[in-house]
Amino acid sequence: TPTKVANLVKLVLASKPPAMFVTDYAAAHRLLVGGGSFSNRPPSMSPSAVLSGRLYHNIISAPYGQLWRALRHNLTSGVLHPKHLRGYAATRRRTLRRLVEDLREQQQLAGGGGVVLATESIRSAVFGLVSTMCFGDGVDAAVVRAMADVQMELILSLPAARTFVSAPFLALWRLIYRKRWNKLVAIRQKQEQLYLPLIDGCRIHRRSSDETTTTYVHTLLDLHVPGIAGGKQRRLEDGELVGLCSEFLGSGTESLSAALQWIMANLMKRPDMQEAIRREIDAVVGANEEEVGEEVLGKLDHLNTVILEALRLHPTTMWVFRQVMEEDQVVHDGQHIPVGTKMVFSLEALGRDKTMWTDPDEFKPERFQAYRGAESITKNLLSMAGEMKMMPFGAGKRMCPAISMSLLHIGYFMANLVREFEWSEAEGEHAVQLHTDANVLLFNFMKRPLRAHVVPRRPEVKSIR
Ligand code: HEM
Repeated sequence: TPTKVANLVKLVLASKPPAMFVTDYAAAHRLLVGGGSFSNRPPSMSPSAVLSGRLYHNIISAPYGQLWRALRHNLTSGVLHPKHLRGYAATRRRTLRRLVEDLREQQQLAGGGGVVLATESIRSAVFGLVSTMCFGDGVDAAVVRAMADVQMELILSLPAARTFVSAPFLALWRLIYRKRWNKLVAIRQKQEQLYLPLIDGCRIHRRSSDETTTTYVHTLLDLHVPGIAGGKQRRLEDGELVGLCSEFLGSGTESLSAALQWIMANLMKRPDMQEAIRREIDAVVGANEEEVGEEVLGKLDHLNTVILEALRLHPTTMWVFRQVMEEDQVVHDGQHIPVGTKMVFSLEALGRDKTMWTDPDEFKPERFQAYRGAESITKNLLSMAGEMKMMPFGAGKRMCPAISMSLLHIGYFMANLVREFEWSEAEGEHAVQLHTDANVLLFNFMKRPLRAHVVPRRPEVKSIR
């Protein structure tokens, strides 16, 4: 009966390992950076892992060990390597041009003074860029749109996936919550239908070694990973490839597009800061140059301090998770934390820790003035030596592997969007609200989609190579 089922559920939930929430920066830093081998996450709600009964892992869900090492190394030495990142400059330029054209078109359709829906434009531009890095050029625009839609469905279905994460009797849980299960299965099937033909395309069109860029799928097809239960090295299966592509498209798109939206939202509230960024851009980029090139981003101090302040106040990934394993020795306040304890670090709370910052809830990019240039900022975020007093990319062995790429993309798009348009707040129900959408797990989406008045500042440029 429903009551018996509910009681059973309560019993099982009560027997779960304890959880510990960390909201104090100094403790988080000690635990994550000084914590030695404290490197596992609790079982992931990544649908790929959930649906395959933990057979298929992506990097985020893989337990600390050889498979995780191989997958992570493949990502950092492949598409995220500076050589390949540089090779994607032309794709970034095309993406920027399309984004600018899209915003101009919306602005003209709205009669010049109307309001544009920036959320949609930014997310679909970033998704297009990341999908090119994943599958290569020439994917049909309708397929890219369909992949972006299914990725959003997947993010919204994460609460449903969570139902099955710690289910002790999966078969029973699937029966009780069959609607949720079937929804997850349907999303996964759509992903397979969309990704597998593109993956096959990459199998046929192998890249030659003298090409300057590679795609994520090509690196995965070449990769050998440790065999199951210590067996001999093997290639990734199709199910694993789909999960890894989904992770790349999801992490690559949502964090970046959310960061850009929070930045533009804050800049609309601070027109003086927009002006300061324009002035420093004008000092290093000629009026006739088509774009703010990547090579000057490191010189734009105001731009870089705004990025940091937005990431501190609105970290685009909300949480860092860890779980204490048998082999870990995690000590907090002189006490050993019991094996099995789940630890949840709230990145927003850490960034607003009032023992670390004055006026922690206020947007004050000036506080980062001591950090000059993109290079020193990346170095400080990467070293996690404690100077930065925030960890929007996590910390320790499982910290985000894509910091350099993320800062490059955010800086490039932000600089050009500020140079191309004057951004100001819309009125009434379209006004900017700096509130998080509490219904979305994991990523920090704005509760109210970002809308803006945008006024072009420069003559239209139709095409760019
Ligand atoms: C603004 C941009 C981004 C932010 C703020 C961000 C933030 C994070 C955070 C907080 C974590 C968890 C770290 C931990 O547990 O200590 C993480 C992990 C991860 N991120 Fe990012 N991320 C961003 C962009 C990206 C991009 C562009 C990619 C890939 C293309 C990516 C791929 C990953 C992966 C694979 C992991 C798991 C690492 C592991 O378990 O070893 N992220 N990210």
